[in-house]
Amino acid sequence: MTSTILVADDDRAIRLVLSQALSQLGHDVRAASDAATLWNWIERGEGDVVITDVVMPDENGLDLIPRIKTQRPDLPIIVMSAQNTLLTAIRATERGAFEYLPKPFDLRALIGAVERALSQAGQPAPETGTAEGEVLPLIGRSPAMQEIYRVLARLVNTDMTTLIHGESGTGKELVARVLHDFGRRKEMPFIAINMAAIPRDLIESELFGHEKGAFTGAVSRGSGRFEQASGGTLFLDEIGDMPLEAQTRLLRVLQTGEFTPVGGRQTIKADVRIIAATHRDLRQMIKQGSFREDLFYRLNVVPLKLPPLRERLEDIADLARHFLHQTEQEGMPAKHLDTNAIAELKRHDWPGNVRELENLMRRIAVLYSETLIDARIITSALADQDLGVTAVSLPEPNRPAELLAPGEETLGQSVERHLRAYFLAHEGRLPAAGLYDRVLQEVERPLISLSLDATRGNQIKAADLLGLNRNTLRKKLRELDIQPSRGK
Ligand SMILES: Nc1ncnc2c1ncn2[C@@H]1O[C@H](COP(=O)(O)OP(=O)(O)OP(=O)(O)O)[C@@H](O)[C@H]1O
Repeated sequence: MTSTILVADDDRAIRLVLSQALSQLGHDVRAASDAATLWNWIERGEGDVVITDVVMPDENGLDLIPRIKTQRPDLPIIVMSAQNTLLTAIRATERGAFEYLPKPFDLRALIGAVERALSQAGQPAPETGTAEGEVLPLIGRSPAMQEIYRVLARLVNTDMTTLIHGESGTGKELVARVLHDFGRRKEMPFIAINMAAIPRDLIESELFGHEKGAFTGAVSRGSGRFEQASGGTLFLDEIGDMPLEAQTRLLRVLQTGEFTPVGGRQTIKADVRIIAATHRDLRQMIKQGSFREDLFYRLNVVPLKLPPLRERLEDIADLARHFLHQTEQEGMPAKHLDTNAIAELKRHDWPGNVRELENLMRRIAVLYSETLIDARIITSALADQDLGVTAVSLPEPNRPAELLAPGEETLGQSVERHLRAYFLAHEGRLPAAGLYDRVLQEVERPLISLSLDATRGNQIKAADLLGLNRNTLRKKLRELDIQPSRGK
């Protein structure tokens, strides 16, 4: 059966390409260069599918959607746009577009969308309605991010369990927040819990709560994150670090929709949307027996893979400007990046991903007085960062650390776990300035004091062990107020 496809785009080339491709498939194509013509056809009851651009000379295509929906609720609308932001994707979807395609689009993707639209025509789109903020929560227009926006726009108004995968600092938590803030649970709490930051034996009570007397120290009943997130979203960060017993319990909640507090008998209904995230290869962990396969499939209903920053270099300039602008809004003087600075940023490998870039821009805003940032400043700020990278930009947790502490964790991992919890406790705000020195002191104190213990208080031997000059060690002892006691 021949279907009629209505196309509206002020770009002649696009009208031509679409007309040719769709006519070849046997469709009848009518193409207009403005919204008014398209509207005329729709009012007259013509067309089986609409493909419309957003920015047209007479009207914004997004504003047309609600009118079309009122007049012809069953007519599927495919929106194409060069304004490739998350908000365009979300707005198109929330107003009832059948599909959103960022420009430039792959013709096959468009044809696929038309075919799906035709096969589903006549079925009303689900009711939607989300926030209309002007803020752009996610920055980046790379094809990889476009794909994320498309999936997010489809996901926001569902309760589907989502698993976000990506290296540290790629924006997993931010994406989880977007899903919450733009979804129908937005008025209810968003609760995040980081499995790597909580002692393993406390995870179950943190998640599900506990009854009084459930374990030593449980002096009263305590609510867990599932209860606190009720009606809202529960973000399970670093799900790969969840112990197997807790995984079994979580799986049961996902299967039954109910949970039982530790030491309790009564079940409680779990009304939460679950979003999980990990930087680990869960499939590999399944093979090794450290992650439950059945839980993986329950969580991985909709997978989202956030690309590392080095694979979307085209986003770096926008992100860097965005972070500089943020510091400006916090009262720092305005700064701009010149083209060489951007080129220099693109040369870096970004092991800490967007977080590393954010920290770099913040450091530049604070430490450099120049208004125009050039390549030299970038190089120097990146070099500073290499000296203190663990304090500000956290390394990938599974990167081999030099110092192996006995037990499961390397020293670097346990410090990182601690720092993560510390940052997490600030709930999106920044801790007080001077963090670098504070963190180093925290590490320095036990290092020096334990080295002195190991050498039975002998400062000469301790200095040798540490590889410090003896005077430097004495100075440190004074600064850190450590009392060396001989012959311990
Ligand atoms: N696309 C983006 N646009 C703007 N800011 C971003 C973007 N992606 C990440 N960020 C910022 O980068 C920082 C790190 O992001 P986030 O904490 O979400 O990463 P993550 O993947 O959860 O990291 P981790 O695995 O280490 O917990 C945050 O300050 C976040 O706001």
